[in-house]
Amino acid sequence: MASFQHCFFLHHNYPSSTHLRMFVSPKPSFCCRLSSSSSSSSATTLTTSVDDALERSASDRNAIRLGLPSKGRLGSETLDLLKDCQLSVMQVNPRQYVADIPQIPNLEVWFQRSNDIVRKLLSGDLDLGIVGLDTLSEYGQGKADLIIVHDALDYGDCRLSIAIPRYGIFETINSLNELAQMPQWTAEKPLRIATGFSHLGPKFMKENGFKHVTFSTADGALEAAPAMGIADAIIDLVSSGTTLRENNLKEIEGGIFLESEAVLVASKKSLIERKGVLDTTREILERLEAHLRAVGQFTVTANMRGSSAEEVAERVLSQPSLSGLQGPTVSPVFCKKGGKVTADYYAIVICIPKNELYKSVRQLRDIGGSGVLISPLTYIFDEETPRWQNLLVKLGL
Ligand SMILES: Nc1ncnc2c1ncn2[C@@H]1O[C@H](COP(=O)(O)OP(=O)(O)OP(=O)(O)O)[C@@H](O)[C@H]1O
Ligand SMILES: O=P(O)(O)OC[C@H]1O[C@H](OP(=O)(O)OP(=O)(O)O)[C@H](O)[C@@H]1O
Ligand SMILES: [Mg+2]
Repeated sequence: MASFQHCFFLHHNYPSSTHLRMFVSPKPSFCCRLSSSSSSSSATTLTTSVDDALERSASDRNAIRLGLPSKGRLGSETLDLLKDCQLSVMQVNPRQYVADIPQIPNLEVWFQRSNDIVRKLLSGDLDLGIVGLDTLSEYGQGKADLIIVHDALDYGDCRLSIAIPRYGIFETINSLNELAQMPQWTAEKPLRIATGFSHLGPKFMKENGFKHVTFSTADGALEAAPAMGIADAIIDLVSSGTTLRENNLKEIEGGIFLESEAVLVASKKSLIERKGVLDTTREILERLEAHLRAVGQFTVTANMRGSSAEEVAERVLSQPSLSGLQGPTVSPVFCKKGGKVTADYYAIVICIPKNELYKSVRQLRDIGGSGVLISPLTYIFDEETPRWQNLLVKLGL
């Protein structure tokens, strides 16, 4: 493998100052404002929680700490997901960085920038966190103490990719190989890449045999760097591809090196050593898994005339879209006729994927279904949660 030369950084923004702000106590006027608000009961809890945390920062803490992204697209989607899992985060004011999840009593939520969540998991100041896989890989750098508990939270989808201009010397370049082979890159005039991924970027280029390459970094709007003449290429996150297109840049074959979405991550040390962390992790994981399984599924209930439960079940199962997760539940609907209790009708309950809903309702009607009721599902709990078993294996338990 060719050696990796000319790798340096023009600027590094570590450490961030956000952690300094974290322990600033609320202004006295803040408490007055809270007590006059309509949500004074939860406000009291939260104010107490800041005080508790400040007290505890001097001594050893007992509470379990979950780090959540404090802003940006992951911030709001994380809160939405937790709410959908019946784990609403009670945050009185967006500038207050500590919050509670009342469903889980001994849990503190701390809002932090994503990169600081990873750093604080490593330093033992957080036990659990939700971040993008890209941030985890960049700042966690494969450290064994960071364990991914849930790897697919189904939001924050993007990819880490190299992009080059569509114009000039790059017009005919369409793959990483072609880029590496361009005669332009020499020790005196290396390929200049702008990236916020100061660890993953150089690693990827080295693994792909680029000899003459330098890196610079910026905190955002990297797509401007080639047109400004600051860089030849960029390594950045891409989702819809709009920002690249609008800046006259293109992705190339072999240039995607990480597919990312939001993940739940834990400190292995905390899971093993800190009391209650494993149980809390299990609860959060089970709720997340059960909720994400339920997303896009509906419960459908309908009445159907029939001679027996078996006969009704047979009719339902004859339709390809009506077999549900584990076949239909069929129960007799009793009524009194001439002083005798009989069951002419049966209630059927099935789970149907959202995208098959209309087709399924038509099939139900075709076999005599009536009074069709449809409700969204909150959770589908399986007997086994595979991710929990995986976690126990990773912990050697
Ligand atoms: N365009 C995108 N579409 C979907 N997810 C994205 C996109 N860009 C980033 N992400 C994901 O969201 C995470 C947070 O990105 P976001 O841009 O919201 O915050 P940030 O980069 O930490 O802050 P900022 O860009 O404001 O400095 C990223 O680590 C990544 O996992
Ligand atoms: O493929 P797209 O859907 O266009 O999204 C990609 C853009 O989104 C992110 O930037 P962000 O919006 O976070 O702005 P930033 O550059 O200031 O971080 C990322 O850094 C890209 O620039
Ligand atoms: Mg961003």
